Amino acid sequence: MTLFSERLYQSSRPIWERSHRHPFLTELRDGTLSPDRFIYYLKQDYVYLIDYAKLFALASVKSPDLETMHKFAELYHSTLHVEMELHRQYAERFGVPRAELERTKPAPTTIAYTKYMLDIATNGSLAQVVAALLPCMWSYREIGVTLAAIPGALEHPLFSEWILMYSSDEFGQLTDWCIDQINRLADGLPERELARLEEHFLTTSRLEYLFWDMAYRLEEWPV
Ligand SMILES: Cc1ncc(CO)c(N)n1
Repeated sequence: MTLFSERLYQSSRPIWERSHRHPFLTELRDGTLSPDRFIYYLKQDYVYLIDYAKLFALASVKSPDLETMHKFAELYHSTLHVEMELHRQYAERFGVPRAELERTKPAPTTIAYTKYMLDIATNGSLAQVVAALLPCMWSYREIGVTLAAIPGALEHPLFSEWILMYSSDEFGQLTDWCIDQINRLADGLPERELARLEEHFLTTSRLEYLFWDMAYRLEEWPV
């Protein structure tokens, strides 16, 4: 029997491939991404992560046992203290005050992405929450590991810390744990429910793509 995560991985491939080829990431890889676009991304990602962290808190509450509760609490903590610390340090380097980071007004795509996931986390099962939050971690690990393997990428004066974070063993292990969770939670579910999980995974994979695109376009409300 193939693992459910393998099914998710295969069905989202065309979307993830488009993200890998997006100019935001190819220019980040080549070191030519304009600082404007990176700062825009950092600010939107900061407010994105505030909501994303809440998914782990809600997943912790929905956990069936103490060990799972602990692990989601660890993910909650590391999002707030490790991942968001990276953003705070980058902001400092770019002269963006911490208060300004936190006050960032979410752009339309940020709202669509975070509120979609929070709706699932409020109303759905633990399996649904994990299916929705997984493309975020899993695609970033894939991007981080791919970029870290490119000669010179880790010497880049601006982007090396970003690549290091998402290619790190620590981030990779947390990602693997979440992949393992979706396989456990999907085990024995009827096809109707599996299809629903897959739909959430595909939707947030598309929202990941849109997030890169939003930052590249410096998205603003049109009116
Ligand atoms: C939009 C987005 N997706 C994934 C991650 C990785 O946690 C992130 N920081 N931001």
